Amino acid sequence: MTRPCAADPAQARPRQAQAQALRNLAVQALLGELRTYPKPGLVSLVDSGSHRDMDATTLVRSTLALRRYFEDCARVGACGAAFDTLKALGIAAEQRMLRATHGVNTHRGAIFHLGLLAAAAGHRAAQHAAAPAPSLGEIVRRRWGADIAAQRRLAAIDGNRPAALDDNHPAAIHGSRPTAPDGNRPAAIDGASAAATCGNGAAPSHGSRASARYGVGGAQAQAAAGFPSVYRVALPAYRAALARSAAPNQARVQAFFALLGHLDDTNLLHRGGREGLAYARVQATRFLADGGVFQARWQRRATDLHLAFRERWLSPGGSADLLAVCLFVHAAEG
Ligand SMILES: CC(C)(COP(=O)(O)OP(=O)(O)OC[C@H]1O[C@@H](n2cnc3c(N)ncnc32)[C@H](O[C@H]2O[C@H](COP(=O)(O)OP(=O)(O)OP(=O)(O)O)[C@@H](O)[C@H]2O)[C@@H]1O)[C@@H](O)C(=O)NCCC(=O)NCCS
Ligand SMILES: Nc1ncnc2[nH]cnc12
Repeated sequence: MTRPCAADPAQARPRQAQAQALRNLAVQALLGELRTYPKPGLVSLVDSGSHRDMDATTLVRSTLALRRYFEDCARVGACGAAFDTLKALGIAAEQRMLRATHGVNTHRGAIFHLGLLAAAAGHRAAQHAAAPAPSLGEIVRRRWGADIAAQRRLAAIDGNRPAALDDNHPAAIHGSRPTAPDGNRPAAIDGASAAATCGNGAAPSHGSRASARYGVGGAQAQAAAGFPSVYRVALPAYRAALARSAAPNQARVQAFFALLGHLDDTNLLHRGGREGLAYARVQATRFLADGGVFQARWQRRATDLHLAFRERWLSPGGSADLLAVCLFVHAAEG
């Protein structure tokens, strides 16, 4: 059982140190994602990919503005925080991000994912110090999965009519809807029924619109299910590459391509529709099938793909966020 933090002052100092350590891991994960190159369509230290509104400086500013948020999540997670507490911190963090970036959405998905995982890590440190602990993703699923699913259902009730039911929508015209791959849609959440608002009256985000329109799970589905794409796809690719003595950037690129080949990335759907998502998946799958970062001239090939994504104005922001999640989980779980 979680003890109320106020009743346990002896724990205050170690918990603060723990929260600061987790904050640092979250910041390093975001900066590690930013440093990773080539990652098709995305911002890095080399260029801004398919973005006119942000560059590396914008992403660094955003990351620094989130430091306190990650620490707070870890701290309240150690005290058994409810989802509403995390959500309030998340909304405030989104506002800080927007102030730091002059209104550009740099890290909305990362705020959601890494906030939950920092809270899970805080909880794990407080509860499972000696025993074999569940994974951080499993803690997120068990503690907050139902609330995340409920938030998503609420959005469906509040929201606009899903565009997949709109007569003008391609899915209605062609009578088909893409199927989410295994692991990107938990049983508790039916992406197809999701509507395009946040459930709080806020304007629908690009991601939630795309989720509703194309019937895919998106960020909330990932989190509610305990991040299956990270545990089953990204982490194995990352760890296998490290074990084959890939350099850190090489291993991150391999994990990134594994995500790109698999994820229902709502940013790709928003920018490129179903064709954009399919194009990204096929290219990533071919890259990996040809040896990924272990093939000859892998950098040239990945850079060519980066340029091709730029030409098509595609930006896989969801894969970027989950790469950061992969780096965080790897560092925090050891
Ligand atoms: C509940 C929230 C998570 C809101 O989610 P939302 O309803 O917006 O929809 P999602 O598609 O689920 O995506 C949120 C962001 O997560 C990233 N993402 C996308 N696909 C996936 C996926 N399959 N799995 C995991 N994560 C995914 C993605 O974030 C990145 O892209 C962002 C850039 O996006 P955007 O500005 O829309 O796109 P651009 O192309 O750049 O725009 P233009 O240039 O064309 O104009 C960037 O931020 C990356 O992080 C998705 O965007 C959540 O917001 C939440 O709960 N927040 C906590 C606070 C809260 O509860 N608020 C109330 C909300 S209900
Ligand atoms: N490197 C990146 N480029 C574009 N959008 C992002 N969202 C999160 N990381 C990103």
